[in-house]
Amino acid sequence: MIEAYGLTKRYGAKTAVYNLSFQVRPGTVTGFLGPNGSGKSTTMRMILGLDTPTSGQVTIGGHRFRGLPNAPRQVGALLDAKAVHGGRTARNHLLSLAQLSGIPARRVDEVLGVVGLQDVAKKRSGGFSLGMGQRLGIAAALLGDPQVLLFDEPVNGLDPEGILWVRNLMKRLASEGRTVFVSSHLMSEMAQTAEHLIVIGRGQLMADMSVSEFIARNSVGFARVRTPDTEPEQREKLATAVHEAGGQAQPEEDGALRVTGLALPQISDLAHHAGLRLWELSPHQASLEEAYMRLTQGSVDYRSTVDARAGLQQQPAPVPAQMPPGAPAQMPAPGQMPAPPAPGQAAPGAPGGWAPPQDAQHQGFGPAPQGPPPPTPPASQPASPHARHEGEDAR
Ligand SMILES: Nc1ncnc2c1ncn2[C@@H]1O[C@H](COP(=O)(O)OP(=O)(O)OP(=O)(O)O)[C@@H](O)[C@H]1O
Repeated sequence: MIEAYGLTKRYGAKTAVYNLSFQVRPGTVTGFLGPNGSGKSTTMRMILGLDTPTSGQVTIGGHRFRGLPNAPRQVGALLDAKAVHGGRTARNHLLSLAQLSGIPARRVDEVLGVVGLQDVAKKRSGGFSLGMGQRLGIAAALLGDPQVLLFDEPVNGLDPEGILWVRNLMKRLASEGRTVFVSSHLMSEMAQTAEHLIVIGRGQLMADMSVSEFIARNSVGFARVRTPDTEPEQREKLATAVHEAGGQAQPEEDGALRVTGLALPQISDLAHHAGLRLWELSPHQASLEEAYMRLTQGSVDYRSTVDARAGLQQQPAPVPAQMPPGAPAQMPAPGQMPAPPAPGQAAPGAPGGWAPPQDAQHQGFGPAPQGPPPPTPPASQPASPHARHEGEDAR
C-alpha cells in the first residue's frame, strides 16, 4: 500500500504538488490521471525517494522509500524509459541492475522473456525503438518481483499489440495482490485497465474513487429515443411530452432525440400515454474521457490556439484609393489573386466580410473553461495538519 499525507512539492515559486493525500491499495490497478504538468511525475518521484517533499510524507508499506529494507525487491518502477545507458545491451543493463540488488542472473532472462525482448537481449539499447525501450523499462521494474509497482505512461510508444499486453500485465500483477499505480493520458486505455482512479489538477487532488463512480459523478447519462423516421410529427410530440414532464430533449444528427433528466421507464410511459411508437430507447453513459475532460477542463495549463498564420497569408494587391473615371482596373500580380468569397459570404474587406476570431483561445483544442474552477495552489507554504518540513524527513 502506498500512502501519501499532505504531500507538497515546490520548486522555487512553482508549486508542483500541493497537500496531496491518497492511498493506493493492493489488488487493483489504480490509474493516476491529470493534465500535462499537473504533478503526476513529481508525485511518483517523491514516492520513490527521488524527490524530497517540501512538506508532508509518502510511505510504502508504512516505510519511506529510503527506509525500506532492500527496496528494489519490494518496489519496481518505470519512470523514464529513456534513462538507460544506450551503449549497454538490454541484458547487460538488466544484469547490472540485478547485481546491485542481489537478484540472480537467471531472473534477467525470465523478465526479458516476459516483456518479449529475448531475441534482442544482446542488442545495444541505444538502438531500441520507443516501444522496445518501454518494454525494457518494464522488465527492469519487474526484476525484483516486487509487491508494489509504479508505471509512468507505460504504453507510451507501444503499438496496439503492446498496449494490450501492458493492459493484461497490469491486471495480472494486480490480481496477484500487488499494488499497481499507473499514470496515463490514454483515457480509453485507462478505462479498460484501472478499477480505481486518482485524478489531480494543478498538483491538487480532484478525485479519488472507482472508475465507475468517477464516470457517474462527472458525466450526465442520457437516453437516445427514436420515433419512426417516416413520421416526424411523432418526434415533435415526444419532445413536447418530455419537456412537460420536466426533461430536456435535444435532436441528434440522425433524427433521434437525446433525452436527459428522465429515467428510461418514464420516457417509455410518456410515449405510451401519448400513443407514440418508439424505434429506439437506449441508455447511454459518458466515456471516461468525457468525464475526465469535464472534471479537468478548468485545470488545464496548456491550451492550443487557432493557427491564424499571421503574416503568412498572401495579401491582395493594393487598390488605389481613387480611380480616375474610365481608368482600367489594375490586375493583381500572379499569385496575389484574392480567393473568391464562398457562396453566401461577402468578400474580405466588404461589410460583413470574414475576420479572424477575436478570441482565438476558445476556438482551439479543449473546451472553453466552464466547469469547476481550477484549483490554485497558494504560493506560500500551507498550514496542513499533516504538513511536515523537509528537515523532518527521516532519510
Ligand atoms: N525539477 C523541476 N524544477 C522545476 N519545476 C519542475 C521540476 N519538475 C517538475 N516541475 C514543474 O512541476 C509541474 C509538474 O510537473 P510534472 O512533470 O510532475 O507533471 P506531470 O503531471 O507529470 O506532466 P506530464 O503529464 O506532462 O508528464 C510542472 O509545472 C513542471 O514544470
